[in-house]
This record gives sequence, structure tokens and C-alpha cells, in this order.
Amino acid sequence: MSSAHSASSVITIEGLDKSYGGPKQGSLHYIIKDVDLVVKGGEFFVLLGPSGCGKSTLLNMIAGFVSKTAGQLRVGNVEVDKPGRDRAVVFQQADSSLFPWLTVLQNVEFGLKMKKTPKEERRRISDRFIRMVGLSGHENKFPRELSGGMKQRVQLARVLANDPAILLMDEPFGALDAMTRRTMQKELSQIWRETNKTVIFVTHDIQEAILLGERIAVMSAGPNSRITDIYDVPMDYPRDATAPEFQALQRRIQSHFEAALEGGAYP
Ligand SMILES: Nc1ncnc2c1ncn2[C@@H]1O[C@H](COP(=O)(O)OP(=O)(O)OP(=O)(O)O)[C@@H](O)[C@H]1O
Repeated sequence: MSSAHSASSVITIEGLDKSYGGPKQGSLHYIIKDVDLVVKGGEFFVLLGPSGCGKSTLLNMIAGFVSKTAGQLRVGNVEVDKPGRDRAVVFQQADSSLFPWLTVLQNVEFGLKMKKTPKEERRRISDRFIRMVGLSGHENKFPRELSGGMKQRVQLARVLANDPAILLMDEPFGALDAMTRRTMQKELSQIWRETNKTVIFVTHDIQEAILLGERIAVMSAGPNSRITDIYDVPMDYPRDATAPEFQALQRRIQSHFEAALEGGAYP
């Protein structure tokens, strides 16, 4: 089952470039070059590409953390030039985003407190998302008392409590062991279906991309990285990685990667 998409596109990217350096430092060095992309409201969209191709750079541009060099990047009708409450990022390392001196509950409540949400409502919202990510009973623990997977759950609950329309996820399960990773993938997929958020999920793991995404954009190796292909994944959730159609798509994307790496560049 897929979430009901709103008709409008949420994120529209046209001719987007990002370069570092400039005439003073020598020639311009483009990380990403000429990226076009439209992401629909409520969609689970995966950005897949080899290490260092510029996935995080693109995600951080959508987040408003990294400025563009040229092109257009709109969320709704608004050109992105700074972070906004409509977008929230879940990072690979929860440690850099959680406050170590606050408990699980206090971390999840933090954004709501900043917004001056009344105490009872704050508690109700936090309880809901703590339950949703499977952390009931751990509310009073500190981050140092949690496993890596639990910390990622806190990060996710905190982001969800702030109710952004768009979740930007930068290899959020990349540092977890394989079993925890599978569990988190299943849970995220279910949460996405329950909340109908727009998700942009960065990974270099093809299986993870197919387990989660409704569409998968493949980025070329950098520099001058761009989106070379977009795959539709017309399979119901939850997905079975052993199903023949799953494995056929995995092989297709895999051979795309191998051809690209052998050839030194993507087609
Ligand atoms: N501030 C910066 N100044 C110069 N180069 C940068 C800067 N930030 C990133 N880069 C370069 O941009 C390229 C893309 O980096 P990015 O982190 O976006 O890739 P990625 O695809 O997310 O990689 P990974 O999967 O390994 O996390 C890299 O070559 C990186 O060195």
C-alpha cells in the first residue's frame, strides 16, 4: 500500500549547481551539476549514489544549510535560501544531534518547548512519537544509556514531534548493525505510511533503497554529479527482499552501478 500523495509537487529543482572554489582558488569545482528533480507531496523518495557523489550536499541544499551556486530549488512556491520548520534533517550520527544532558523525553520535547507548546500537549505529542518509535519505558534515560539504534529512534521521534512536512534523512541507519538496521527500516516505512510525510532518504545501499523508496534517483559519481536515472518501485509495502521482482530490480540497479564504476563515469 502506498501513501496518498497530495497532487502538488513539494520540491522542485531545476538546473541546480553547487561548486566550491572560484577564480581566486583556481578553477571552479562542481560537486553537483545540472540537477533536475521533482518530488511529490507524501512521496518516499530515495537518493542513491556512490560515496562522495554529492548526496549529502544535495540534501543539505534542500534543508537550506548549503547555498546553491546556480539554478532553482523551491519548496512549494518558495525559493529555499535558509532552513525552515517545514523541513527537518535526521543525521547518520544521532550523537551530534541529541542533547546529552537531556533525557529521551526532554530531547523529544525540545522543539515543542521552543515553540511554547503548552505542557500537557507537549507531553501528549511526545508520548505518541516515543511510542511510535518503540521507546516507551525509556523516557527518563539519557543518550549515553542508549544503544545506537535507540539513539536514532530518539532522533526520529524528536523530528516527528516537530511535525515537519518534509523529512530529510541522511543515511540515518548507516552506522547501525545489520539487524537493527532492518528493524529500523521496517519501522520507518510504517511510520511514513502512518504520517504521510514527504521523505527524502539518502543511501548508498541498493537494497535499502528498494525496501523503502517509491522512487529511486541514481546519482552519478562526482565531480559534476547529476541524476542519471529515476527508477519507479511498483511493489507493495512491506517489501520482501527475497521476492523475484525485488531481486530483479536490485540486479538492474547493481549493473548500472558496476558499469558506471568500470567505465569511470556514469552514462
Ligand atoms: N565545504 C566543502 N568544501 C569543499 N568540498 C566539499 C565541501 N563539502 C563537501 N565537499 C565535497 O563534495 C563532495 C560530495 O560530498 P557529499 O558529502 O555531498 O557526498 P556523499 O555522496 O553524501 O558522500 P558519502 O556517501 O560518502 O557520505 C565530496 O568530494 C566532498 O569532499
